[in-house]
Amino acid sequence: MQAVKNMVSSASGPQYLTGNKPGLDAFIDQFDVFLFDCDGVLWSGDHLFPRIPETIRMLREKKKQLVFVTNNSTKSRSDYKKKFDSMGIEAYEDEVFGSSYSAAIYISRIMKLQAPKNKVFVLGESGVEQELDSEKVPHCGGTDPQLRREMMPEDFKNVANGSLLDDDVAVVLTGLDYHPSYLKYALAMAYVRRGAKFLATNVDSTLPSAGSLFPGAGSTSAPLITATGQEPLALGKPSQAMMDAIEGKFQFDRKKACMIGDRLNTDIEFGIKGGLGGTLCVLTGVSKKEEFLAAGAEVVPSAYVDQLGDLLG
Ligand SMILES: O=C(O)[C@H](O)[C@H](O)COP(=O)(O)O
Ligand SMILES: [Mg+2]
Repeated sequence: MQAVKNMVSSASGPQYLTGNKPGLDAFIDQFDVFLFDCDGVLWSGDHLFPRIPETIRMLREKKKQLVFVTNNSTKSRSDYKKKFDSMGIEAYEDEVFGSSYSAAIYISRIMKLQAPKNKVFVLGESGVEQELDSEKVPHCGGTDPQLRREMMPEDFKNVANGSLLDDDVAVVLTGLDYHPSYLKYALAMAYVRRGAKFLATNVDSTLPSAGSLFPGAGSTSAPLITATGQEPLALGKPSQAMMDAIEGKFQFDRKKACMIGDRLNTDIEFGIKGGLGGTLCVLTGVSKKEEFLAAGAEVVPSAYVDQLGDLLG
């Protein structure tokens, strides 16, 4: 990761807003648009944090534009709509912009691969496959049950002689994968060595869930990075390709927009690099306040709260 010195949102240091109603109202009133991270902000896995539906409703009543910007590629936009509904959060499929969608539109609208050499080998879950389908990008690997098995002696031969490989594969795309296997890594490595473009939905090292931390997308793609000696092009936060795509889709003034997140090196860096008017760090996920309150901290948000529900005052 490129080290950038002192990416600070505000000269006077981050404002602590929990319990400060006038400060909260003044902060919220500065912005017309809120970009919301999901894991570690709205929920931790299936655990919904306190007063989230009420907070979202409050912002909607203030006529704020809301966009849900998650790096979690295991779910598609329609999967997220179902999760929002199951948690009583008023949110719409069209407001979701995930890293799997970001990757799918990068491949279909930027790379513009020509058939037949336009297939993607996926190391990830169905969210990636669904978003590739939404952009009519052919794919293989991913949730294919045939790849969730032991590596057999003949597999080494068949990967090496190419009989197990698909000649139409032009891209290898990694995301958070709950079903990694040696066979999948072997196939992905063979494709990258044949010249396939190595992309990642995101490279977050950890996943906040059930109030704890688990291996993230970066951890499940790490074996391929080590094996190939290549770093993937990551299309999730803090990638500015994703910010440009979001601005293009939702049409907003960046100076009137605020990024809310729990992770400094994805969410807050994304907002600051994107030139947004503000960033808010929520302390219910990955990053701890000591990280950005420390002298010389690299990434510092404009403000922070203990939990998102504190925006209600
Ligand atoms: O490993 C991952 O993919 C990330 O931890 C997870 O996706 C984070 O999701 P977000 O906080 O961006 O919603
Ligand atoms: Mg998060």
